[in-house]
Order: sequence, then C-alpha cells, then structure tokens
Amino acid sequence: MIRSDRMAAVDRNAEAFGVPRKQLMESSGNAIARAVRDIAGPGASVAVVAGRGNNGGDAFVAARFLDDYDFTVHLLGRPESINSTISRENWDALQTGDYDTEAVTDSRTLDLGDPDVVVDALLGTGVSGAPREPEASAIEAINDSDALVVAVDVPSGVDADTGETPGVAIDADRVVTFHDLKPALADREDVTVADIGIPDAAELFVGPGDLLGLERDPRGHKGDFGRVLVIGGGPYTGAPALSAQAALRAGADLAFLAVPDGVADAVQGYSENLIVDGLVGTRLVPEHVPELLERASDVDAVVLGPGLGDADTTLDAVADFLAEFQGRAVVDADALQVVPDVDTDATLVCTPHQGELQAMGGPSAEDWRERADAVEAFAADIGHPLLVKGAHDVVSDGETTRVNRTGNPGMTVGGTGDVLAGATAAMLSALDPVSAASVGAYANGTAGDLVVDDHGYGLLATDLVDALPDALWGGEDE
Ligand SMILES: NC(=O)C1=CN([C@@H]2O[C@H](COP(=O)(O)OP(=O)(O)OC[C@H]3O[C@@H](n4cnc5c(N)ncnc54)[C@H](O)[C@@H]3O)[C@@H](O)[C@H]2O)[C@@H](O)CC1
Ligand SMILES: [K+]
Repeated sequence: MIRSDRMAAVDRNAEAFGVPRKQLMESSGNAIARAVRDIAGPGASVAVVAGRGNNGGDAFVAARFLDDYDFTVHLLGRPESINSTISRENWDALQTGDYDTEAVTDSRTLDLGDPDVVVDALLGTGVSGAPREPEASAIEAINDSDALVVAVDVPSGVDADTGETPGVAIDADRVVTFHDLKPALADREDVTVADIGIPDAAELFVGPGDLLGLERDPRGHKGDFGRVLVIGGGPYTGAPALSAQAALRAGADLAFLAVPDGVADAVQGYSENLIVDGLVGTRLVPEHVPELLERASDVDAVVLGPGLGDADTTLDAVADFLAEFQGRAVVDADALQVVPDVDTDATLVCTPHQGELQAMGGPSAEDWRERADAVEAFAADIGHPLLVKGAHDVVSDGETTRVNRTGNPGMTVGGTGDVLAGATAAMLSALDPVSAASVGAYANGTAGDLVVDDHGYGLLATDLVDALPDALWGGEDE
C-alpha cells in the first residue's frame, strides 16, 4: 500500500536513479492497454476521457498500444492547458500519429457515442477536493453510459489516500493502478496493480524525492517548523553546540540547550543563535530530570546525549528522563546504551554508529544488506526506530527500512554524528521517525559531499553545519 505523497517521493527518486517519469508513463499506458484487451477484443470501440494532468497522459500513451481498436480520445480542455510536459508530449504524439482526438472545451458538448469501453483518465492522485467543472459533468456522462469503465490509477473523484468521495465519482468496473495499491482501493476486487518499472532502489535508498515532504508552509511563522532542545554537555562542550546549530541549519526555528552550568558559558560562546540554560553542577544528574521534563514539554523534539559522557549518575538521569518523557527525541552517543533497558512512551530515533549499536546489544554485519536486515530485526526487538551510521546508513523502525548512500570518508572526523543528531531532530519535529532519520542522514551526507571538494579530508563538522541548507533546499541536483 502506498500513499500519494510517498508515491511522489518514489517517483522523484526513480528519476534521480535514472528512470525518468516519461518512461514510467509509457509503462502505465501499456498497462492500461492490457486491461482494455482483457475485457474487449480487437475492433471494440474505446473512448478515453482525459484530464489535463498525468492521469490523462497515461491514457494518451495507451492509445498507441491499441491501434487495432476503434479508439477516440476526448481531452477535457484545450491542449495548451495540459499542465504536464510529458502529458503534452504524449498528446502531441497522438496528433502526429493521426489518432482520433478531440479537445472538449465545453463539457456540455462531450459526446461519448456508444463505446464498448470508457477509459476514465480524468483525475488521479493529483485531485484535491470534489471534482469541479468540466470534470464533474464528464464523470456523470461516463456513469450514464452503458460502457465498461476502466479507471486509470483511481476512479476519478475518489481520494486515493482516504477513499473519500467529496463529490461525484466514477463508478468503475475495473481499476488499473500503478506500482502499488492505493489505500482507497484496498477493499476492491476489480483492481490490477501494474508494475511500471520503478526500481526497488527508488523505495529503498533515500533520495531527493524524500525531501519533497519538507516544503514549508509559506504561512508558517516562527516556532511552527520546530523548536528543538538539546540535552547534553558536561565533559564536552562542542558536541551539544554542534547539534543545536545543525538543528537550526536544518530548519528548526529555535534551538535551546540544557547543559550543566559548568559549561554553559563555553557553549553559549560558540554562537549567539543558541538559547542556553544551565543546569546546576558540572554534569547531568537525576536531580535535573523534573526540570528537563518541563523544558522538553515546550519543544517539538529533543536531542539527548551529545557530550553528556558516561558517568553512572548521568546515565541514571538519562534513564529517568526517558521513563517519564512522552515526546519525540533523537538519542545519541553515551545516552544510547540506556535505551534497551528503559520502558518509555517517547517516540525515539536512536542514532548509533556500529560500535554503539553493539554496545546496545545490537547486531554487527560487514555487508550493508545483511546489516539492513539485522538492524530491522533489532529495531523491532527494542521497539524504537534506529539510524545506524556507516558508509551505508541504515534506518529502520522494524517494518520500514531505508538506506542512505550520501556522504564520504572525510566525514569520519569528530562531530559529524552530533550534526546528524541535530539535523534529524529538526526533521523529527515535522516528520515521522523513519522519514526524519532518512532525511537527516541524506542531508548530513549530502552536506559532506558538497564540502568535500573544497576541504577534502580536512573537512570539519562545522563545515557540514553550514552546508545543510544547501543540502536540503539547494536544488534538484543529487
Ligand atoms: N509516481 C507517480 O506519481 C506516477 C503517476 N502517474 C499518473 O499520474 C497521476 C497523477 O498525475 P497529476 O499529479 O498530474 O494529477 P492528476 O492527473 O491526477 O490531476 C491533476 C489535474 O487535475 C486538476 N485538479 C485537481 N483537483 C481538481 C478538482 N477537484 N477538480 C478538477 N480538476 C482538479 C489539477 O489542476 C491538475 O490539472 C496518477 O494518478 C497516475 O495516473 C503514472 O504515470 C505513474 C507514476
Ligand atoms: K482516473
């Protein structure tokens, strides 16, 4: 089952991995043609009713695979209003190939004739709300006809994700959907799921499609995109500061730090963008937990661990905090070892490197494919999503597993893990844990790839922080 936002991401990743959308559309059209052949023999009359998006484009392609049928294409609207380049190219191919097409500019003039089959290609996953005119009248005309109706991807008027029909909707005899079942189709028996050649890699590997979910609400005001609290420091000062700066560069609006008093000035000294509050003493202890819970209740995501060290009292404090905390947190560094033994209602993303994973009782495997399977099993076992760092980062919540390939060997320098934790926390304030970890890893690695040319193996964690915005919002290039 796949939702339309995920489908759009996979589609974009397929393009990045060398299979552009137009190729997928060719496969979609071919699959529609096969469905028509299944229900009506050569020579049957087929009327396509197409909208101006890619749903219509899929059906334009089908015409070329059904030359032995009596085929007519009715485009709802002017050809200039086709709003996707690849659909327009396929429309143009029908003109050049002298196919029987008409542009219907007034839906009252739509005359389907008396076809054996109607292909409904009006609206697919791009619909929002109830069908407007002229689509609404066309849907009624199709429902009134005696033809067998083959719907492309989803019956027009049906919301692919929810199955809701806010207005009129096509009453289909057959649905040809692409790549994977859409939630709206789950209970239907007349659905064919067509493999359109999207490579598995487009689902498994994190890619630019995964960034599509980050488009910021333009109405958003300060605080909407995320407030992040970093709980860290004590023995170290740089680690929590790096995490907090990375969270800001990855889109968080405010980054707070809760660090022991002994290092608060040092941490604040790194940047005026950080909001630093001291905790009494020189390291985290259980007495701090009530105050931390209160501060954490005021943010969207927490980073727990950077620079805390592994003193027994500090690890006790981490355990006490997690036992009570119910929000979202990225757990990193020494705090990780506490997680398997803690019963918590919090939503966690644990970010171990392979050594830390083993210290948590997790698996080790040289081959990244074996590691991906083992990490999936371990995530299911401990009940928390994992982001296991390596040349191939593995993200899994025990059910969904993703692999990130961005990054380079220059990133073994100290502090890159702190940057990753902060970036992931910014994402966790807006996305589900697997998406947040996937995008965090992808952005961190891409930032490394952007700066490696300038700095080679001399790159620093602070270089990554500065490159994060470009990695996330810098454009389409991989
Ligand atoms: N990965 C993918 O997403 C793939 C998509 N494909 C096809 O592309 C379709 C999605 O294409 P698009 O995103 O172009 O969108 P659609 O073709 O589903 O519809 C978008 C068009 O409908 C208009 N529209 C939106 N809401 C409307 C409403 N309530 N009343 C009237 N018009 C409305 C939009 O302005 C736009 O012109 C899928 O359903 C599928 O058929 C396939 O080619 C294969 C791959
Ligand atoms: K449709």
